[in-house]
Amino acid sequence: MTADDRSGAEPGSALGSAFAPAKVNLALHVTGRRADGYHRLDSLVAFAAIGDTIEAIADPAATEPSLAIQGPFASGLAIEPDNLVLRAARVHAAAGGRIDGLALRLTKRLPVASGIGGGSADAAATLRLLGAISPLPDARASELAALAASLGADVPMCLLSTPARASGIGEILEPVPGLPALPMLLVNPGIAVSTPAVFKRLERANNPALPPIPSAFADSAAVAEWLRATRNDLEAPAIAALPPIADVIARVEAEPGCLLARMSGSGATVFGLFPDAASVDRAAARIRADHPAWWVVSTRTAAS
Ligand SMILES: C[C@](O)(CO)[C@H](O)COP(=O)(O)OP(=O)(O)OC[C@H]1O[C@@H](n2ccc(N)nc2=O)[C@H](O)[C@@H]1O
Ligand SMILES: Nc1ncnc2c1ncn2[C@@H]1O[C@H](COP(=O)(O)OP(=O)(O)OP(=O)(O)O)[C@@H](O)[C@H]1O
Repeated sequence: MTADDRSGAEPGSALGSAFAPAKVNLALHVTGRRADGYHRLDSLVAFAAIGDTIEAIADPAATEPSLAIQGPFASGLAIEPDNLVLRAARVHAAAGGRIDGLALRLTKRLPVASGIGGGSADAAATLRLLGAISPLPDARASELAALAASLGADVPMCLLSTPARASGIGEILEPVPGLPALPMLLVNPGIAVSTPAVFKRLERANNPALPPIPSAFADSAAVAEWLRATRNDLEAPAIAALPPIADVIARVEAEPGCLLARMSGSGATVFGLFPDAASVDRAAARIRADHPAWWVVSTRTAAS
């Protein structure tokens, strides 16, 4: 359906939907600090098969979109104008797109403020969805990446949602062609972490860049081997703020078959790489049994 025939849509009918996959920082080096306080990063990111969903529903009388939130983590978010879904809709409108005649529905499956970019993924998915329903004028479409960056440092990478090396403050993106699908365990102990608070605790901002990324990897073991020469520089400051993160990393690392366990983003979600889906499933079942309050997901990241 295009913008022009939307006014004839049956109220409540589906106009489209977009998936907002979780972002995983496989490696995250902090390489400097800009004068404005933002940090320079060098990060390898991949995107998981688990994520939020944004749906657009016809609401012919609406002059601007309303937002409804459902799903397992809906209670973690208030419906307020600064929700990243609504902020993204306003950005779409500011770039010349239409946002009247529809309501938005977010299914929140990713824990809030958890280092896997849930809010950024939602913003990027909203921009993709609205761009499909009501395309931006050609002259403005090229501004989309800059507009996305205005919503958050992680939004441009989430707009791409394919394996990438991110530099600058996260907005300079280079596709990484050789990354295989990675069987992955995601574990969050149910503690939200504030990204600025973690950056504030960082002791050293000028760390070395990532080593060169190979053009191909045989399998997840090869990826894990390369990752061992890299770090997440935000892990130590996040653990200083929230010591239980270290226990989660140790718990995932102790699972049979775990190739590498590390925190993503500014935490507190920890990912574990495994050789195959069966070993991720077994690890997930054991950790769930021991820690029923933790969020434990068996998933995989998409290949390049
Ligand atoms: C840590 C990462 O998740 C890695 O992918 C991102 O850099 C954070 O991305 P994000 O959550 O979209 O971040 P923003 O909402 O833009 O910024 C939140 C806060 O984090 C800090 N921040 C963020 C990104 C960056 N490159 N340097 C920073 O110092 C700043 O204090 C900023 O005010
Ligand atoms: N749709 C949304 N989903 C999640 N958080 C949102 C949303 N809209 C606004 N926010 C706010 O954004 C903040 C950060 O949320 P987000 O889930 O993107 O963080 P994160 O997972 O730590 O991301 P990152 O990996 O970028 O550090 C939260 O404190 C939340 O209140």
